[in-house]
Amino acid sequence: MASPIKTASFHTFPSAVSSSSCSSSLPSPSPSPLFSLTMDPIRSLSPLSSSLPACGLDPINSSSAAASSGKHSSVCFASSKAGISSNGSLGISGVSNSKIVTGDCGYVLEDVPHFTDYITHLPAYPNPLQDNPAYSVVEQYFVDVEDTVPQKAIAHRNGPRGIHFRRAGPRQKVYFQSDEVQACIVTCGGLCPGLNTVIREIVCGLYNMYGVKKVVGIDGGYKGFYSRNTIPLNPRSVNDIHKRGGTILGTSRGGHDTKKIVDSIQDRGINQVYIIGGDGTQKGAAVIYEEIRRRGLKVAVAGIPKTIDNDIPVIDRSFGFNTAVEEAQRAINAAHVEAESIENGIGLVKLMGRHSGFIAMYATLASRDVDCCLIPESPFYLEGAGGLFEFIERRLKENGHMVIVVAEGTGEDLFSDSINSVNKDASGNRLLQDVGLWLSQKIKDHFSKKNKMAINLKYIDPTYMIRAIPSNASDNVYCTLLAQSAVHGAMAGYTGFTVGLVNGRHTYIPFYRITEKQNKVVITDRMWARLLSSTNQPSFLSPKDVVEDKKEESLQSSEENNGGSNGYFAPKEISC
Ligand SMILES: Nc1ncnc2c1ncn2[C@@H]1O[C@H](COP(=O)(O)OP(=O)(O)O)[C@@H](O)[C@H]1O
Ligand SMILES: O=P(O)(O)OC[C@H]1O[C@](O)(COP(=O)(O)O)[C@@H](O)[C@@H]1O
Ligand SMILES: [Mg+2]
Repeated sequence: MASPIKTASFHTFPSAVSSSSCSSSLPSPSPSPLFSLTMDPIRSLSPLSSSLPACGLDPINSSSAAASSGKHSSVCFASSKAGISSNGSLGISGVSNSKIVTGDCGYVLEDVPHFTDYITHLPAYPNPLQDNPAYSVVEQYFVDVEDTVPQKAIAHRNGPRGIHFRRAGPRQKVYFQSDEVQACIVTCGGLCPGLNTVIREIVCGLYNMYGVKKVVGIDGGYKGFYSRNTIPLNPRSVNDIHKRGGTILGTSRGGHDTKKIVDSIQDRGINQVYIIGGDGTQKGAAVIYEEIRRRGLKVAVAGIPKTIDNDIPVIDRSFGFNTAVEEAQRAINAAHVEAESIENGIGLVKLMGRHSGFIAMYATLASRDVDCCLIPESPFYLEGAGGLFEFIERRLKENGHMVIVVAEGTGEDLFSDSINSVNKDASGNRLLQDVGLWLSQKIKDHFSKKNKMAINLKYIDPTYMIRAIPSNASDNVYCTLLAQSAVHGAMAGYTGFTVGLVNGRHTYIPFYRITEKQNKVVITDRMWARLLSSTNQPSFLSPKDVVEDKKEESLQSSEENNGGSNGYFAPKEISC
């Protein structure tokens, strides 16, 4: 058994981090009649529900955390899966819940699950970091359990405090002893710069911060759990992998068989699962967590969101995105050089972005050489007044050349044959036609058929070259912090969470929050307006398109204010 817990000094961070109460002075802890625990009907029917802790901000000290605030606060468990199963020896309830904690002034915490939600009498240990020389000089060793991060950085004077997420970082208590941990790491979905850095830092974080020696990689994505041998990982074997693109573990699409995966986790004695992947992978991680919880296992499931498309919501940006935008500059530069060297030269560059045009938008803004950026979120048309052909003709007459950037999922409504296409990849993602080739041909046909002007079009498709490179310096740092956050969270007994940067702070986000929708460019937002004013391209929008986009945007923002589609709390009257 480890040594007694040292006392850590806590500081409050007034910036982007808040605690659950409006008041910063904490009255002396006493059972507060103002604190209430709300349970959903399914859960309250459970014969085991009485064994569940009243879950406030601190899963370890739940009731005292809420009581000590001295303010009205309530916790709502909202069941996301009906049905109860139990394992008598551990005293487990197998129902997964979203944990919504409400506080004063419209404060909402969308909390992440913790082992203590479904396993009773679980021992906790002092965090070994307290004896780590690297941390001994840190004034605040551990994250205050009441620290949470607001989803929205902008606040109105009388508005609700809104949705918050739990702040990531090391906790005073951990729920694993170092020699008990058997961790595994898996990478799934498409490649993305930074995958190897995340793998490296999970391994090194576990070894160096927590003294964990048993870490393995799963070979080739989800299916590797049940069809391949594991790959042993240690700081020496991962030492320089961050300098390479791709993933040393391999990846795949499809092959997610929840039962087989969890059987394999159980058979191998794995108790920490680190899952690196995009929206599909995180959905897979959510069901793995559900099954683990249903079986009552003390196995932490932590997601690290990966997407070069930046299509995961809530988080500020995904790792690898920054690198992708930077690398895209090389292709745009080449397109520009080619285009300006020849009469009526057009450089057309296709960038990734299945449903979200973030890479195209940011690469365009960064470059300043782009005359027109086309993304899936912004409908456009080719022919007639205000159309793309008219704009190309005008720009060529003005400048003698132009550069067009198109995101891969753009203009799908214009491809007549792909609308009926049902071709899908192994994960069920619809396979897209090559918009770059299609658009090149359309432009060439238009200018040759009508004998308008001779154009010289060069099409560049750098998509796989962009995502196969190692991450840049900024993404490397970001990957390191994401990996360390995941390790701290799992060691602290949190599970069913994804790590992510929210308003510049590292947080733990419940799976449902990042899988419920995709992050998309909002074309009625200022960022898209900035792009339009930078390129001086037409918006290609009809008034009807603008109305529809605004409707969607206001629906999104009202969902967010009400706790998302899984939210159970709509703060209407704000009184502090
Ligand atoms: N809804 C889902 N439920 C369970 N697993 C899923 C789901 N969607 C995708 N997956 C699994 O996640 C993995 C990666 O998904 P994919 O969509 O290819 O990439 P990404 O995670 O990058 O979006 C695949 O192994 C796939 O089977
Ligand atoms: O050819 P692949 O490997 O299926 O990947 C293509 C897809 O991968 C992406 O880069 C990223 O997609 P995921 O995040 O789903 O992995 C998409 O932009 C692109 O459509
Ligand atoms: Mg995806």
